[in-house]
Amino acid sequence: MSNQAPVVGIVMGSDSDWPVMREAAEALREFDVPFEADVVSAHRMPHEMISYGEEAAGRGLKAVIAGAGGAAHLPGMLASVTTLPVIGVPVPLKYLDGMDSLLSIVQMPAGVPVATVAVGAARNAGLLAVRMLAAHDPELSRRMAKFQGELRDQAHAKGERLRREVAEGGRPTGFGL
Ligand SMILES: Nc1c(C(=O)O)ncn1[C@@H]1O[C@H](COP(=O)(O)O)[C@@H](O)[C@H]1O
Repeated sequence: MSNQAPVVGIVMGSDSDWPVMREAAEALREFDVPFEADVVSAHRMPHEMISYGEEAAGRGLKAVIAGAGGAAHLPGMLASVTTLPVIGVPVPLKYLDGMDSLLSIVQMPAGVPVATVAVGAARNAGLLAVRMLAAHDPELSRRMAKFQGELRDQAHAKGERLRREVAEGGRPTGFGL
């Protein structure tokens, strides 16, 4: 990644979320999008969390990716103090498989949206942030289109393999069948 100023903020309630949240960082790296990553907790450091949200746009960030587990209030609270789009990542913990976090993040009151991705889907959060930036960046948009083309090619290749294995009378492998 370059030394450019970050345009996406990745924050999480605890460093224990990083094994999940690093996937968002990886996606941003793939598209050379400068980002920052930090621990910001609504529950444990509420004043710092408010400052982070209030200052984010002024510091040049264009989107915030916020991940948290359990009673995941961080994404919603950030969304309430910034005009930036906030993408919430429900982080699964030992109990409840992330359902607690998912519902805490997705069930926002009217007027305060958080774009919630699937449980543990930090990579999609990163890709969504890239799309937001690409809306105003033709070069990034071109690279996103190329990435989507690769996904399509991979899906075609999977279909070809499945059809071939079925035609040969074998039991298709690698498809969870
Ligand atoms: N959900 C929140 C918030 C918050 O929403 O402000 N702050 C921390 N946490 C979550 O607590 C979990 C356990 O944290 P520890 O591993 O530090 O005990 C983490 O998944 C974190 O995101």
